[in-house]
Amino acid sequence: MKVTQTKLPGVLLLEPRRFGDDRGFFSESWNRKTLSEHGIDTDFVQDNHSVSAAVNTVRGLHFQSPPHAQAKLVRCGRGRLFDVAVDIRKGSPTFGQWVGYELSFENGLQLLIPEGFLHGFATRDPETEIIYKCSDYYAPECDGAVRFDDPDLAIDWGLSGDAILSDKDANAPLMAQFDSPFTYGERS
Ligand SMILES: Cc1cn([C@H]2C[C@H](O)[C@@H](COP(=O)(O)OP(=O)(O)O[C@H]3O[C@H](C)C(=O)[C@H](O)[C@H]3O)O2)c(=O)[nH]c1=O
Repeated sequence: MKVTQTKLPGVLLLEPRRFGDDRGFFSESWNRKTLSEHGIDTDFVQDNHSVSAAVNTVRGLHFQSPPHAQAKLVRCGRGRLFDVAVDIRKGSPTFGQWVGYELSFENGLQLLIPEGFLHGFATRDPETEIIYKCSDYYAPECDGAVRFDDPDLAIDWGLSGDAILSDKDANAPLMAQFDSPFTYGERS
């Protein structure tokens, strides 16, 4: 397992080992002990899985507020996507900053996103599948969103056309209208 720090402390890029042979490959997509050896002891309780049929589908930017904030471990099961994390912890030195990485079936990369961050992705292939572990259960009453194209965030999604959005995402607030429930240095 290769673990790379990103410019947002706490957001990590992981590359599990792949064992290739004539049949294809084998990889441990998640191993608690392996992650713990890298200092990652997030307790995941729910796996999510979605497929987006069209290219340029954007899901996000989402979060769950405390007491059901979620850390996520994201991977791409099929196709390609651009995965984004945004720091929304008030008082954080990197508040409002984002990182994005292309995760694909081919590259096998994973993104670890702590609590206190927005998460979203844009698909780059048809029928792209995302699979991600969450550190708390779905709590719709704590569900929140920020516009993916917020001008203050200025995320470069690498879209090749208009974004395909859910109604929720199309009507999400901008950062300027949003009071984050997260504070840097506080357990959420
Ligand atoms: C997130 C979630 C949703 N649902 C139900 C609720 C809706 O009836 C349906 C679709 O939900 P939604 O449109 O919120 O799905 P996405 O737009 O893919 O949202 C996700 O996209 C971004 C990328 C995320 O990181 C979050 O996990 C999540 O917000 O699934 C559940 O039953 N359990 C869940 O954990």
